[in-house]
Amino acid sequence: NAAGRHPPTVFRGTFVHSTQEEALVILEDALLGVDSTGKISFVEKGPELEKVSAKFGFNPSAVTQLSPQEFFMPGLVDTHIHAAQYSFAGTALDLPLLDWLQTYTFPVESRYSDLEFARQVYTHVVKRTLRNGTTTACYFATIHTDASLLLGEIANDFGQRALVGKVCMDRNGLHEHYKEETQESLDETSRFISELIKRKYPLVKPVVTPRFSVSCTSELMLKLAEVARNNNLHIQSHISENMDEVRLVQELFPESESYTDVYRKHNLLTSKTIMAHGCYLSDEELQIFHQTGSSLAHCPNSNLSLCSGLLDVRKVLSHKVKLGLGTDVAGGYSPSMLDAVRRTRDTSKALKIQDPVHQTLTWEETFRLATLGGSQALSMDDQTGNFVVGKDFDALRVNVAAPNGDDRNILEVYVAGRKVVPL
Ligand SMILES: Nc1nc2[nH]cnc2c(=O)[nH]1
Ligand SMILES: [Zn+2]
Repeated sequence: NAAGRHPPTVFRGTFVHSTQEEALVILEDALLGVDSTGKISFVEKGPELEKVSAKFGFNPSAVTQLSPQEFFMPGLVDTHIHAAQYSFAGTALDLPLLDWLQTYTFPVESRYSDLEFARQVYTHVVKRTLRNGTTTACYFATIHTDASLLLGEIANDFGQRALVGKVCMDRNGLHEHYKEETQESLDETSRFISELIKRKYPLVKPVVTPRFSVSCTSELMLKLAEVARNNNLHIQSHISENMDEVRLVQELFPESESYTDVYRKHNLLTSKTIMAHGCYLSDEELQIFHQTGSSLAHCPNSNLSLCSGLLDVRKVLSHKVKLGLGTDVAGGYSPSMLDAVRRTRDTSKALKIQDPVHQTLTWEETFRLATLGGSQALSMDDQTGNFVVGKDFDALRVNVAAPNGDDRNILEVYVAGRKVVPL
């Protein structure tokens, strides 16, 4: 009995997911078992129920049968979201990136020294994204260590898989009061990492988070890369989102050949690095992403809302660079990954309007980017992303008969086998 002492939880019905070979695989009348640790213990054929139940030691009458209008799909992976900016999501989208940061974002983020405010917003963003089907989220918090730890605690309490980053910035010409001293940023990052690891949350891990080259000195970036390497941690930041930002980085780092070269010279491009946006990366820069195994978070709502640019996902994929989708709340106004899926296709179609030979992304490919692609971009595809035996059961139970065509079609959400929606 491969499942151990406890019988597995078993679902029967339609399962839809992606593999490396096929963007969309539909398994009709399948049996999927989840063991007591939340891992998928088998994926078998429905008509073989008798044989499968004997092999895995469960009662055939205990199987949960989906209705014909229902299916399971893998949980959605939001590879880039600013939890702290949820408080103003849907507002303040009338300025380009650098002005937007200065006018709206930095003043709001400054408020997260207030743990009560942090608790309120972070509770709301975790509940909302789970409700919308985000089973894995890669979060930016703020520069405040204790509030960032609180975000980790809340994600753990509600059962979301998460990477949580305490933001690092030791220069800020746009808002003098919202920044740290270099040593302080390093010390607080170490405190954040050791404290979060000490809490042993099974699904919540720290990610080293230099905000972007504009707000970090060379010394800080070099030392954060060392911290990430010494602790084998993920790294996240922003790159090449907006043309003014690209020009500013070129001015700040005149010795570097490109924005990508800045991060490479500071050892921040690793196989566990995820960079948001990348709208203006050259072929040479994408080649560096491929060589280093670093990935991109495509945030189409944000790119459109802040008039930043249109990322050519087809070009990124042709360079064999890992890519996932992100909401980038609150540069993106929607916390829902279903919106990120739609904006990804809209952007691809806008590129086709500009250039009729452009090959638009199919909806099957976009579905894969939102699930398996995201898990690969976060180097978590050994744990999540599709329905493969041995991975955690991160899944959405969808009902197509619900009269909405949006998040309200999601009946249930599971993370590592635990039902987290409805609570
Ligand atoms: N969209 C976006 N881009 C950034 N670049 C640096 N910080 C940010 C941020 O908070 N949002
Ligand atoms: Zn961002």
